Amino acid sequence: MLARSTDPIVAIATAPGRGAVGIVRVSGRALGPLIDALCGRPLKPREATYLPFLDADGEAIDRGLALHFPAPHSFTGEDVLELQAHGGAVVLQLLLARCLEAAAEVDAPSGKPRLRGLRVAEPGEFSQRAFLNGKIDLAQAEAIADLIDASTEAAARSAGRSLSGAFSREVHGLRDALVHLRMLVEATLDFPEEDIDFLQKADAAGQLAALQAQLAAVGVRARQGALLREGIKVVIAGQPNAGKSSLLNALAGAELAIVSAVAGTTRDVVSQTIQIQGVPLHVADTAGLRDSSDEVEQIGVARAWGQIDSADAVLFLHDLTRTEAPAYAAADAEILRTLQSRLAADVPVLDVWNKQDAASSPAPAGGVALSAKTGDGIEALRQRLLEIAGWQSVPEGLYLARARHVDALARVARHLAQAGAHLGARNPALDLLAEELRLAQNALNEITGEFGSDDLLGVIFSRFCIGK
Ligand SMILES: Nc1nc2c(c(=O)[nH]1)N(C=O)[C@@H](CNc1ccc(C(=O)N[C@@H](CCC(=O)O)C(=O)O)cc1)CN2
Ligand SMILES: Nc1nc2c(ncn2[C@@H]2O[C@H](COP(=O)(O)OP(=O)(O)OP(=O)(O)O)[C@@H](O)[C@H]2O)c(=O)[nH]1
Repeated sequence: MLARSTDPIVAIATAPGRGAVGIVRVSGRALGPLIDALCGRPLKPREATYLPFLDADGEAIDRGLALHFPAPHSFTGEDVLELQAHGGAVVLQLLLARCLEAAAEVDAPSGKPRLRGLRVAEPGEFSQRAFLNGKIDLAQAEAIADLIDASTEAAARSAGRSLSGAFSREVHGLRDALVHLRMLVEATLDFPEEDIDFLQKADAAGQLAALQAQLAAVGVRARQGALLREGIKVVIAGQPNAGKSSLLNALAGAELAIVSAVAGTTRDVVSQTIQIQGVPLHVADTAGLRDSSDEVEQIGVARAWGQIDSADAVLFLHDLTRTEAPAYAAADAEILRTLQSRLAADVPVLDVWNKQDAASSPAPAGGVALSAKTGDGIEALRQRLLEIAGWQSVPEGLYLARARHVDALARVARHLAQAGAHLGARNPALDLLAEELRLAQNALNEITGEFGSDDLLGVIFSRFCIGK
């Protein structure tokens, strides 16, 4: 874990490799002396200045734009200095080294030690500072990473929405409603002379129901957002020669896996991430499942089962031209038994009947019939995969969420359900009700990274006249 610290930090902010422009970024307190040493003069706040970046001998390493964002009006909330130079790996390394050297000069006993120990930043440290200094909350900090990592347009757009605070605002809205409800309950607890009817009159149950509905709506969007970010893992399994590699290629629209009429061609796992309406599906083609005396094939089969064990969904592929052969059907039944015994109950297994083009008999009901060769039925399979992934398009636009958020929201829902049970009891145990609401708020606060339970008291005191 990244420890909290306030040392000045420096890093190359741009991607490694060649680029038109590259940026070295420094964050810390009181960067003035460092700026003097590097740029030879003070910089106007938030204004790009074209100047030479000086080495120790006063010679220019490069010419570029220098920018000073004085604290607190910067990305991190500290003083930030940016050197925007030419984007070569060596130039940027030289500038980085020069920053460290200049900081050491500023710190040297001969001069006044005004900038303590500039060091190279840990990954995520600039964003961590932005969070610690209250510039962004935890969900927004995560959105920065997600935006950078986004592999689809939909993921990038929804991460952008989270970064701008759309998700955090929803969470805050939930929190405000929850705080209001807690306030009612705690007041009833603190002032026993207040009738229990007080809760009823204030429609605590109605408020709770409204909160639960609001939470459910946020939950749906967060789950969709998490799906966009994380996708699901789909494993294609089946007997040799069923057409698993052909199916992967058809889904991916590229010749990734080797297709041949020789049964037992695929040995190693071939994985590819495909997108269906922006949802990433990590599809793995595996070795055909059968008993084999070939050592390499045995390893392949073991790997196939390994993949299946970690699947979110399994496509169980059958060769429709052979399903009527008793031995073939028996082997499929055997595979199905093993699948059922190994997979968790919530991992769907979809029957896919391949080689429809060459088959004389129709596919059994359920599942999807297709031809990996002609592409017939592939679109229907893609739609089924989206359903299996649980994708629902949400009209208002998504925010990118993470499994962590989805999990926290689910815990909030559980505590609210418990609270509802207490509230609905004939003689509500108010202390237990209050506790469930408190736990619900803690779970909610985990999302944005705030834990101030004192702010609840603040709200209570500000809204109730205690002296009365
Ligand atoms: N050159 C450059 N581009 C960049 C960044 C950067 O650090 N440097 N960013 C880094 O990730 C992102 C932009 N993030 C930023 C966030 C806040 C402030 C900032 O100056 N905030 C002040 C003033 C706000 C205002 O005027 O509205 C503040 O919060 O007080 C700057 C960049 C993307 N582009
Ligand atoms: N007619 C027809 N042939 C197909 C279809 N899909 C695959 N094949 C053929 O079936 C044979 C096996 O295909 P693969 O995709 O290599 O099968 P696999 O399941 O990956 O095979 P293993 O690697 O042995 O497990 C090849 O000759 C393919 O051309 C299809 O939809 N129709």
